[in-house]
Amino acid sequence: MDEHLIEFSEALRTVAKALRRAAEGKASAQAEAAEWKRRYELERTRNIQMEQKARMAEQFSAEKNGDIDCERVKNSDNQSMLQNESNEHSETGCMKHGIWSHEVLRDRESDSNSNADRNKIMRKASFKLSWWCNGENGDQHKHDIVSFERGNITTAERSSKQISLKWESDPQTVLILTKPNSVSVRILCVQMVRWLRERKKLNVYVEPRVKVELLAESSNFSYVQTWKDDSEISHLHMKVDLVITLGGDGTVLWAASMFKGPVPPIVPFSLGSLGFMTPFHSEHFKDCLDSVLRGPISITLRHRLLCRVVRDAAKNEYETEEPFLVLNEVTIDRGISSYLTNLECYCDNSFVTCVQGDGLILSTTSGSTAYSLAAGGSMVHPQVPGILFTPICPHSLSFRPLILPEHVTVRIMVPFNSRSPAWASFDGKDRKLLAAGDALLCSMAPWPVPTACQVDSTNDFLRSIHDGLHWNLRKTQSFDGPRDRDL
Ligand SMILES: NC(=O)c1ccc[n+]([C@@H]2O[C@H](COP(=O)([O-])OP(=O)(O)OC[C@H]3O[C@@H](n4cnc5c(N)ncnc54)[C@H](O)[C@@H]3O)[C@@H](O)[C@H]2O)c1
Ligand SMILES: Nc1ncnc2c1ncn2[C@@H]1O[C@H](COP(=O)(O)OP(=O)(O)OP(=O)(O)O)[C@@H](O)[C@H]1O
Repeated sequence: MDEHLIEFSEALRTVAKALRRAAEGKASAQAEAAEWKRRYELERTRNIQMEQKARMAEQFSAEKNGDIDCERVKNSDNQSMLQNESNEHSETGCMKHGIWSHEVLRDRESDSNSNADRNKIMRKASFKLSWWCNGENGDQHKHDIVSFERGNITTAERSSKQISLKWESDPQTVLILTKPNSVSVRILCVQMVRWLRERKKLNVYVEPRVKVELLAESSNFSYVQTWKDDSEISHLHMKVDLVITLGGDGTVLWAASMFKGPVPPIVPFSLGSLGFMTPFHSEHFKDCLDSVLRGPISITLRHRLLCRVVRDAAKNEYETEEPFLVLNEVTIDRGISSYLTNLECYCDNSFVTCVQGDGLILSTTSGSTAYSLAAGGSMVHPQVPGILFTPICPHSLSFRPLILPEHVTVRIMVPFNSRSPAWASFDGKDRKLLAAGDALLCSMAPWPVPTACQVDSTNDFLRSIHDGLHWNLRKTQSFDGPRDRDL
């Protein structure tokens, strides 16, 4: 009997070995196929880029030969011709996606300048700035931020300044979102709903759970509106003028996650422990809401990341599951696996690195004070547009976190030779398994989350890192002791 058992278990072991070998063979074949697919895509993108460049060069030379002599101007006839033509050109708003330096070589003060000076200016070579964009007007703002002055490039602004919101008509409808299972939140919610309805004559929406709580408090709350199923949530942004959150940062994340497209302005009241995104104090809620409803108010436009999972079986990168919008970060980690994660990272079509460690965080600048901070990433002002690339416990001595520009698409792929799958989670929720060959694409979303400021974006950000993290708190050095002049 024992002999048979031994024989049987050996046979099983042989079968298991054969199966493992077959799986390894398949994985390496898949890895090779993926590598060829990647090379093919790179080649294709390169070709498209070259075609685009050639088209732009053609367009440039056609316009140059047809209308405009943008070369150095040698005599006054040419000078006036250039002047007229550049005028025309500037008025039509330059070219589609660029600015020519000769537009500004047209010298407004040339009449008053001496010939020598003029020749000096005209000796500068002409050049063109251009950029790629998808939409016709997509990069319109770049005309405003990049300018020329006599062929010199100047930037007026590099990111959005403090944004102010002024109501053009009075807000009518408010949505209140509350942290569950908190007595203080429930008490405040009752007071706030009453005040908004009785004093401000506003329509009030709450979540179904909260409506039940309010009705348990008093049947007078029957005017409070809610929704029956999730499909109605997708229409909320068309009905709601203002969202109020009562809780901590998690409640702001929750509020943002309810809006898969545009988000109404959010007024976050602090009823949590930290509150990086919740600058309003609940004790003064009437004064705060009075001033918000009156406007104007300063807001922070918090950028979000659009994350899409592309399965290995997908035919192309547009065949994705429902995308996620994150306000803090998307994390790709090893989940319950005890192996190192192995993640191949690309930025647009450039290979960035291979993460070998516990995982990787792709964070917004609002999320820079959350998980990314704990993993060693920098704290970044929330109005700075960018994607933070922060490894989690990388097994390497030289893996520093990166901050990538806002226009890139980051692609994280689980290679076929990875020992284990990876897990993606979105603002700490909704875990998704990424098997070998699956990828996560992440880019800046077009719908930011506007949150009302207590003072302004910068003041609120600095206050939150001082109060929330005691950032750089140190006893001030005493006055007595050695000084430079004593040396
Ligand atoms: N090691 C870590 O620091 C760690 C681990 C897991 C998740 N998190 C963070 O928790 C977030 C989810 O928050 P939650 O409230 O739903 O979960 P939670 O209740 O577990 O709270 C996590 C903590 O993160 C803080 N936090 C959230 N967003 C922040 C931000 N933008 N800036 C500074 N602090 C912030 C919250 O105030 C809270 O104290 C995730 O998006 C992630 O950033 C952090
Ligand atoms: N309306 C809601 N419905 C369901 N879950 C919610 C809601 N609001 C918040 N949450 C969840 O409750 C958890 C705690 O919320 P929140 O962070 O606001 O409170 P907190 O933990 O007390 O505050 P802090 O994070 O400042 O310590 C979060 O994970 C959040 O996703």
